[in-house]
Amino acid sequence: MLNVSRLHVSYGESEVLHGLDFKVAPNEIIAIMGRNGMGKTTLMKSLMGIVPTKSGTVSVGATDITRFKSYERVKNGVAYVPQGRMIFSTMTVQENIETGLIPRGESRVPPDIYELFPVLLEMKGRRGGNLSGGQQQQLAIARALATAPKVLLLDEPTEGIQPSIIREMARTLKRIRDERGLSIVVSEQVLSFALDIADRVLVIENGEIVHENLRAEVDEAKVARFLSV
Ligand SMILES: Nc1ncnc2c1ncn2[C@@H]1O[C@H](COP(=O)(O)OP(=O)(O)OP(=O)(O)O)[C@@H](O)[C@H]1O
Repeated sequence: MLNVSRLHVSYGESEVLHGLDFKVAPNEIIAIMGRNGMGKTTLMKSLMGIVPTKSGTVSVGATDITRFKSYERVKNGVAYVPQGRMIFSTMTVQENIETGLIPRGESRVPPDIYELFPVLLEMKGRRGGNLSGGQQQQLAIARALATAPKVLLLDEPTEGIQPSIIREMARTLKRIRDERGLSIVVSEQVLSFALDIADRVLVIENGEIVHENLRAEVDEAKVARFLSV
């Protein structure tokens, strides 16, 4: 579904991603792991068209989206849950989700979104800024799902979230994969969460993929070494 080939990304003269290659199948979750500053957020932003691609290609299904602007990527099935969630704090929960419906020309929040996140239905009239961190994370995922994506990108979704909510998020993401057949890319530093949800684990270091394994074959100690400072 998502196909990234020889992706190079730079900020001005300084190249940060040095030719990444990976594919994500429908119904697959991959975790991109790496320490701070290794390029995870840059990868997410470049897949979303927020940071320009220097060279290489990104495609979704048969469509090459490398030169697409962010809104065109959304229309072609890419959705993004940014680091820090970035929900609209003065808008209500429902209004936040509705922003995800705009690209499709829809106005009604599909009931299956509230079914995935019942707490958001209870709180649909509350301002986003008044939600807890875990609820805001659910809202950011709901808003992304409202665009009816084929590919869902999540940048460090566990950051600032308490352990019990992290386990619930893992269950929900696996349910989303299974029920909707999505390709999900999660950037992460928390190994236990990545091992819980991922079908495949990739490690990024200094803008290159230095390690890759199927979940069943992951050498936990080896991946942990990549993550330790
Ligand atoms: N706007 C920018 N301009 C210049 N350099 C940047 C910019 N944003 C990030 N970088 C650099 O790119 C490299 C990768 O940063 P990036 O934020 O992608 O890493 P990360 O793995 O997501 O880290 P974190 O976990 O802290 O978000 C770092 O060296 C960083 O300093």
